[in-house]
Amino acid sequence: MEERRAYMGKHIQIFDTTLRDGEQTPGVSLNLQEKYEIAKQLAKLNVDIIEAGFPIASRGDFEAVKNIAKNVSGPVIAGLARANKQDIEIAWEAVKYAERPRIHTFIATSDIHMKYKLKMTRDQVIEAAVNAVKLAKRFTPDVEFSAEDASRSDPEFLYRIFEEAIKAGATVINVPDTVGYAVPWEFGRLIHKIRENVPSIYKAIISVHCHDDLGLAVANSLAAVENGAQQIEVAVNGLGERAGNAALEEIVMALNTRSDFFMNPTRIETTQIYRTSRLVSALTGIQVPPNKAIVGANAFAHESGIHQHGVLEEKSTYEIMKPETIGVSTNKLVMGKHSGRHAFKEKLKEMGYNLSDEEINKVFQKFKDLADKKKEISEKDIEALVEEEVIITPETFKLEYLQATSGSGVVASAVVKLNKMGVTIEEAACGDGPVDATYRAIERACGGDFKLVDYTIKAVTGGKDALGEVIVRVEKNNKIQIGRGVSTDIIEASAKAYLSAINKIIYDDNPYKERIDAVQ
Ligand SMILES: CC(=O)SCCNC(=O)CCNC(=O)[C@H](O)C(C)(C)COP(=O)(O)OP(=O)(O)OC[C@H]1O[C@@H](n2cnc3c(N)ncnc32)[C@H](O)[C@@H]1OP(=O)(O)O
Ligand SMILES: CC(C)C(=O)C(=O)O
Ligand SMILES: [Mg+2]
Repeated sequence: MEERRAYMGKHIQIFDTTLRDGEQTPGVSLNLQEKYEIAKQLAKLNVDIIEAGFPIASRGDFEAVKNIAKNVSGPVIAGLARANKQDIEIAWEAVKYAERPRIHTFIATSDIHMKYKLKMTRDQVIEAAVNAVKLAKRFTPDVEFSAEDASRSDPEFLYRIFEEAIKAGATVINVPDTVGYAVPWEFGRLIHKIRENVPSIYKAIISVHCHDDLGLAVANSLAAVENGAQQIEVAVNGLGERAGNAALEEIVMALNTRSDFFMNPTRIETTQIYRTSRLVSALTGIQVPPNKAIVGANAFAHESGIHQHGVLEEKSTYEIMKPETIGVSTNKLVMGKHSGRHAFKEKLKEMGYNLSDEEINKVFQKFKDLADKKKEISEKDIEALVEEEVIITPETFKLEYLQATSGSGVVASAVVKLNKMGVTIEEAACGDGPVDATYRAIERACGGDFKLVDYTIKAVTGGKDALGEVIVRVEKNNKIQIGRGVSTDIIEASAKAYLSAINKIIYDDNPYKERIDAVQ
């Protein structure tokens, strides 16, 4: 208790790694524009640090980090680097434009990693870490050092390398449970021991980075907070390598809901949590399971009679958090065909969107089109429309016309007309069902060798006239892009999703892309 009191009042820093470790989720690949959209939303969420990427990993990663550093203000912008000169110099070239740049350098400290992967002795690893921190420090005062696989490292060696890293200038010491092996009591004790055994630790912030291989990432992070960790590394929706990282929304809401127990608050704007989760899910194509804590569709649903009765009498019988706290509105004001621009604008504002007039006009037009097909428009529908509008994909091919025919005992067929820079291309095809026929016709019209890797469809709301949301993964030359489409017609939603993935592939292959970005 005494110890906990010592940390009272200091806020817990939320280090978001959705754009770096989160992007290491198998099957996820975000382009420059998508990373920028997520980074802007993370700034609205008020995270303390955005780890924008690993600049040495690819030209695309470098450009994305640089773009975020230049254009996103508020949070510290960090770039990851191995403990070597080239990684650190390139990370700096990318993050140096930020108001507050951070270089995050790492090297593994467990015997397994040092022997088999790095093929380095303990002394060599210490030397590399110290040189890396010193070099990074020449560029920026804000340097984070991570001991990869810390939870499986010899604690005595960890104390030694952390002490040396701090003496070399590290301001944040990160303790990763890289393979999600730790259990909470053990991990908490490790943080406690680091505080006791690293003499210079008072000069640095202790951070933790937990993976979810045993489903313990959040529990381990909270155990670390209990023992003095002041920064938690997280990813939205728990994305990340293998089973993922500690989920941002779970950590934040645990600290927020149990503020009677955890005495340190975060600075997160919790009403932006739900929107951030939706955006990340739409752009990564990784759906949030309905039973996911905080942001899952069922997180605030009460199914059984006894629970419903309790909630009707008094919400706190079964609700420990209010949906409004994470930005899920319970306001039932529905919009429809006769709603005007003012009411729509007001609704968007109330839902927490901050759109330009041009964006509002575009979404309003889509809203009116939808209102012609659907009687009542819910907030979920509006969210889907906003996401479709705000997530811009450069459109080489635009869908002009689609007709698909199917039925029992008939061969499905489709006709599509695509507009490519003012020229209409028309193609038809037969297929195994209307979606297959449509996709074959689109492939013919686009003239590419595209492979559909994954297709999912879900209804945005209930009812027969619900918006259908289709998410696809499309591959060409070993590169995968995600596409998303929404429409009350699921064949049209499927076509839009396929085309958006194809457009991204074409954009990605375009050697003049940087010029196009500059013009846009
Ligand atoms: C725990 C984590 O999440 S770490 C981050 C993981 N993220 C990524 O790997 C991002 C994607 N990776 C990549 O694009 C590539 O792996 C790159 C560009 C980073 C490196 O590519 P390559 O130079 O071809 O090396 P490759 O990936 O095959 O091997 C890694 C090399 O880095 C070394 N290395 C690994 N970690 C470190 C470190 N922290 N510090 C210094 N060297 C390291 C390895 O020993 C190996 O060295 P070697 O080439 O001399 O044998
Ligand atoms: C780079 C480090 C912090 C990492 O992602 C890990 O160890 O899991
Ligand atoms: Mg990690």
